[in-house]
Amino acid sequence: TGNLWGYGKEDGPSVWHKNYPVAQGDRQSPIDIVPHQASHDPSLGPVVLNYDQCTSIKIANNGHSVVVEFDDSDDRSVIRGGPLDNPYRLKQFHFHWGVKGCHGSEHTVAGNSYASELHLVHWNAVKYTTFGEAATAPDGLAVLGIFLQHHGRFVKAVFFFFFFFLLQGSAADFKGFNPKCLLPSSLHYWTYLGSLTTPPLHESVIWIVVKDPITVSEKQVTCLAGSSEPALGRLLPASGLYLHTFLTQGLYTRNWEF
Ligand SMILES: COc1ccc(C[C@@]2(O)NC(=S)NC2=O)c(OC)c1
Ligand SMILES: [Zn+2]
Repeated sequence: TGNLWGYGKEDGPSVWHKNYPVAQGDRQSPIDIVPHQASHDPSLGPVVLNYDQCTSIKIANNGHSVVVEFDDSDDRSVIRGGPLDNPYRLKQFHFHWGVKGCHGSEHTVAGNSYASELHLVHWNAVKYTTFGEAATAPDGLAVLGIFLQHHGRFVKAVFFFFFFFLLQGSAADFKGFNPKCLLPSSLHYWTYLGSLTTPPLHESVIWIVVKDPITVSEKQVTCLAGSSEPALGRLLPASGLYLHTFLTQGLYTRNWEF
């Protein structure tokens, strides 16, 4: 397929509309969220996540991001409430990060960006029979966006190390990872009707962007990096495991400080 699109000068967001005209649509994401211009909707209840029977399967690098895939053959892992009329099934999560500096998030808040942004992708299995069908329907997908705070240089290096050495198109086992540990304690959110943030840019996403970012402490990373040091040579096949450990240890202990 060649490089239909990318983030360079010749194939980046400013020219995506040439191959994907919907890029000039009226519900395109990401957006800049301006908190004091957001209107409060009292009819919106809390967002509820049931990830306990989490069903992660594998981690893969699809050339644009690192994706953790889930088994979405039933309603074991769903999101409900908030702006959603019924439960949406967890399909995958992936991260967005910038290649330079700590401004990799896609959404911005009052013009400010975060180091990276996690997208937990869910689909409306009540109304649609496949993810692909839901991905083209106006109420087909619900994506929970979580901001990740500025990483230190070291943290970022480890993130890159874990994420990027997964050679493109490769995949590693990544079972039993519960993404609930990737969430801040409060799920106060903004919500709006938007789109996929990369081609095909379908306008099929009910966005739920969580206000509070999560942070990663250098301490957590140091301990992990130290533990994986001797295993560096073996890291390739065990990548999923180490990333799993990294994400789980740091997150479960909740010693998020920065
Ligand atoms: C055909 O279905 C697709 C295609 C691409 C993505 C990925 C992405 O474009 N969408 C968001 S959200 N972030 C992204 O990078 C997708 O994710 C739900 C679904
Ligand atoms: Zn995304």
